[in-house]
Amino acid sequence: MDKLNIQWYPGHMTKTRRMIESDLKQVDLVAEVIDARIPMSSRNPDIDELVGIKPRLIILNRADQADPALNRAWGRYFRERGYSVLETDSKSGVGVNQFSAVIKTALKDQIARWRERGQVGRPVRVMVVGVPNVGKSTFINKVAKKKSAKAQDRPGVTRGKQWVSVDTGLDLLDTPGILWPKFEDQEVGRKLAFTGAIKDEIMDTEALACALMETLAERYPQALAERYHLQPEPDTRGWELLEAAGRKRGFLISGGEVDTERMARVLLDEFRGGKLGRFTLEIPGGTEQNDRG
Ligand SMILES: Nc1nc2c(ncn2[C@@H]2O[C@H](COP(=O)(O)OP(=O)(O)OP(=O)(O)O)[C@@H](O)[C@H]2O)c(=O)[nH]1
Repeated sequence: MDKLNIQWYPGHMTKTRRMIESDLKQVDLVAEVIDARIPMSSRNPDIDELVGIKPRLIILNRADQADPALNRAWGRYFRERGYSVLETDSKSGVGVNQFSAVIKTALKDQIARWRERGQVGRPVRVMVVGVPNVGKSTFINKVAKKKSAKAQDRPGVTRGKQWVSVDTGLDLLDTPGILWPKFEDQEVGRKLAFTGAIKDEIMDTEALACALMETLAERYPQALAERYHLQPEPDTRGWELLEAAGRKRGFLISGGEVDTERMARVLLDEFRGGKLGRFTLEIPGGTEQNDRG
């Protein structure tokens, strides 16, 4: 796949970085929304350095689309590294109502210290960050809608920013920090593309679908068997699988050739739409080059 020309110019990154750095001074905790299907590839490579020592919450969003056993494994992985963790399905709202409680537990020592200093009732301030397409807006909307009351007129640093009281004692900075994923790594780019985080128009859909076929054949062969009646061997190429699936679906063009482009679009749609099942493409502590840490 050689068409991953995603545009996050250095200038754009610098601006975002500066904005987040300045907002950080105003918050007590940073909540980082990630895609549970690709927990490493959907993280910003510079986030740890950016956030520094601020307490962190990892929101494993799209948990409904990911492998349940691996959701638990990733939860353990992040907890062991000092993060608080919340599993959510922001679309339906499952897990979202735990947000406030999890944050208050994470900051309980801090809150106790505020109380000792007489700062009773000081709200906890939270900034939500994430790379595009992890479901950040859906998450924030779900959280904010629950007990949506615009906080008192206390503007953020930049025009347009607002503090939103989402719960008693919890304020959210409602302009989320939009981070950049690690585009220069082809493997990361491919996973972001599988999940739909990178627009298909800028990619070779068939090449992407072939790569997805190979990934599924390796990790989740039963899904290919159930959905497309394929029995991949260890060395079956993605292209052969795509062609075989297209033939089984009856996607033929003149001369009996398989319309692989159509099958490629169907595979990507069905994968993203959850028709093939729930998948997690990265394993915590795995040997994959992208499982940093
Ligand atoms: N199944 C499922 N779908 C979700 C979840 N969260 C978000 N979505 C869907 O994913 C799509 C993208 O969600 P957004 O909230 O726009 O993602 P975002 O991270 O804000 O993306 P940008 O606006 O590009 O930054 C929407 O169609 C949501 O309904 C989830 O937890 N589960």
